Amino acid sequence: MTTFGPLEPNSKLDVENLLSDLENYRPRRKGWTWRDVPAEGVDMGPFHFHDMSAPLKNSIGLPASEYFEHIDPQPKCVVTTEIASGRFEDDVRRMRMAAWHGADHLMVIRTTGQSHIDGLLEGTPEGIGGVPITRKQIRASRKACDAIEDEVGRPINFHSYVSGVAGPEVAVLFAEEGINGAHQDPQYNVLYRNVNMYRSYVDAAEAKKVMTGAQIFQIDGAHNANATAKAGWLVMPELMVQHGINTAFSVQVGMDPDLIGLSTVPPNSPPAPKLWYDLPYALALRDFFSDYKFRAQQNTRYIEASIEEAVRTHTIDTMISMLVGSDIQSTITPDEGRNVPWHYNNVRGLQTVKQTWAGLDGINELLKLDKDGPLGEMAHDIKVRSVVFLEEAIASGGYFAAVEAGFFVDSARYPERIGDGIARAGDGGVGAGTIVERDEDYFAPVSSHFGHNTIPAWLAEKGVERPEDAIDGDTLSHPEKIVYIDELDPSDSVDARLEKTLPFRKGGKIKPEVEWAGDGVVLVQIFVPENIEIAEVYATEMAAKMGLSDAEVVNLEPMHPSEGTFVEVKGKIGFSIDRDSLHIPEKEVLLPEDELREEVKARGLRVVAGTVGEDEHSVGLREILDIKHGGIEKYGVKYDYLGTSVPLTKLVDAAIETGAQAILISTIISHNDVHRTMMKRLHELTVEKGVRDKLVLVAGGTQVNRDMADETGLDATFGRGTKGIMVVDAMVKALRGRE
Ligand SMILES: Cc1ncc(COP(=O)(O)O)c(/C=N/CCC[C@H](N)C(=O)O)c1O
Repeated sequence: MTTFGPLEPNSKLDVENLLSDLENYRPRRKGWTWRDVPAEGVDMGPFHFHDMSAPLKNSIGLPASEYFEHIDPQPKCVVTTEIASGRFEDDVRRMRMAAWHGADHLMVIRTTGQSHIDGLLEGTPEGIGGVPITRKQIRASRKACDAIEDEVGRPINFHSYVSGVAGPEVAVLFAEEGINGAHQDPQYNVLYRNVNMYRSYVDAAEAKKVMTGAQIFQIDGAHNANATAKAGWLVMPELMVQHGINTAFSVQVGMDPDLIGLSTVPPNSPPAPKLWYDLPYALALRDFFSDYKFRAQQNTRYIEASIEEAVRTHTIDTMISMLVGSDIQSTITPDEGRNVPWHYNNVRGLQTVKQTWAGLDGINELLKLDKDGPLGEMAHDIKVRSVVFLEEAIASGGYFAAVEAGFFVDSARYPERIGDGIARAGDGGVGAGTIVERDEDYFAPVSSHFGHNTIPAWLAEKGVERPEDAIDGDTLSHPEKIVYIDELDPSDSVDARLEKTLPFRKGGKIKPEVEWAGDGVVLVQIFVPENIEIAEVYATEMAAKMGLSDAEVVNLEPMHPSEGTFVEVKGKIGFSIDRDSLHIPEKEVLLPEDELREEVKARGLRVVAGTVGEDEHSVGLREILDIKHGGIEKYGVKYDYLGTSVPLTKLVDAAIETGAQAILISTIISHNDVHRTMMKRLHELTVEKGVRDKLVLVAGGTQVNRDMADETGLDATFGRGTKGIMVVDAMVKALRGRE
């Protein structure tokens, strides 16, 4: 068996290496893994957390984690991200990024319409809106996940979808290849893919049996009703019924309740009073289905093109998940409302969950839901409506009759009815009339098979006890029996695609990307002081003039009907830059804060500071000095500030009088290079006064950069974005350098 990895954080995932010898790849385990959640909570940095799981070995924390010893608390629930750019070879890199940002459940959406393909796809053709789920794609992805889980230090659940006319075959493929989770809900076939209802349930029984054998965690499809109904928030009673139908059917087939996940979608979104719908629904669901697992979704129904709006809604969704308890928290990328998700938006979705979970950690220790008030009444109301809905469906002749009567996905709030439900004919849909009754003596030499499977007497006499023993085991117990088929179409294959993207992956050619190597897509955000119609046309024109091809406005938000519009326009750049042609400045590694503070104190570090020449700018220097925004005062440095337009001689004299060890000058004006002149003059002046070796000389300004120190004879020079700690670090290092 081939091994891939270990992955090195400073080396990119080598896709060609990943793809080698897939024929002999075997999944390292079968079945679902939950997070390791210490009962006593988790201590990280200066804090104690209540709702967290064990930390990762490698990860990237939230941007603000730098202020908190870089802690990266991990929610106690499994966290999902959905990835499927159409090219699995690019998705595996995004999976690695997602895992570093806290995902341990990677759902790969299938290519559009794969539900209608009545067999298994082979090879790795490029997908649309998702990837073609094939054996080769699964092996490459699972093999990548093996190495990625070792790199971050936590198991990863790899997930796909069992639906459509090839459902059972797909389930067997998943069981053979170690898929860890899958959507499986026959109602999805019936309502959204118009697969014949009887065929769908027969197939679902088989698929669920196979999934159970491989301990694949199941997610149902109730969320689709919310996404499909005209008023998603009105179909809550139906959502409960749909959960009930799939759950009861799964139990009938023999699924383990711990592997039955209800896909709880938050039905509403702002500007609606979201909590008055989502919270009672979430509570009602947990009351009715307490024996099962909950996979909390985030709202995907009311996401528009605004990334920020989606993030705010998903923050509320995550808070609700915490209030009522969720075993899995799925993330919906905030850009799902405007484009096929991009790399960094998967990460943004994950950050929303991590930030909310950390920010609201232990919320149930501090807040209690008042179930005696309207919340309890509304939850009860949803439960009553859902029971009546189910009773009426039964009274109408049962599930299939109810589907034919258009019971499902009717946008009204049951029992009101609009009549826009999705009706399906029992003898219609894809696969109608394709069910063949099994004979009494039906026998198939396979395991995990639903329904009667009679071992023939002549085999039983030979000691065959399990059907698969008749052939010395099937592919589920003997993976060496799996027939691995590589690419069928050399032109539409991963090798053909990798050839094209090689320059941008291994050739040192840099291009930005959002989903595929070298796709060159960039996003420009602008404010156009015109109304929305003019702004949209202007933005496309502007992008073209910037040299962006395929420019497309992806978001328009009016700031005022006539004063102006916020516009986001995406487009492609046509050039790449050689990595070797870039001059990468040495990264200044700052001394640890505590060490700086101790040394400043030990030296009694004192400075004089001022804006020099005819320059009245004071803000920048004050930011560097004052404690408020992390100025040098925060690290114990004492300073005498001489104000603005200070003569250099006055600064030098003041430093001598006060016994300061350093002079800090700010020089913003740069006409005729006056800033360079002032810096050089400061150095010369201290030399003339014979105090150069006693004083550290530092300059800063908007037109100043780090390289100017050598040129002007100063010890350190700083430009935009400088922080106080950087100046303290430079002074301490300069003083050390003189000992
Ligand atoms: C119950 C079920 N079966 C099959 C499929 C996939 O079916 P096809 O291969 O596209 O025909 C789906 C898809 N759901 C939408 C995306 C997942 C969503 N964003 C989620 O997080 O749950 C499904 O819900």
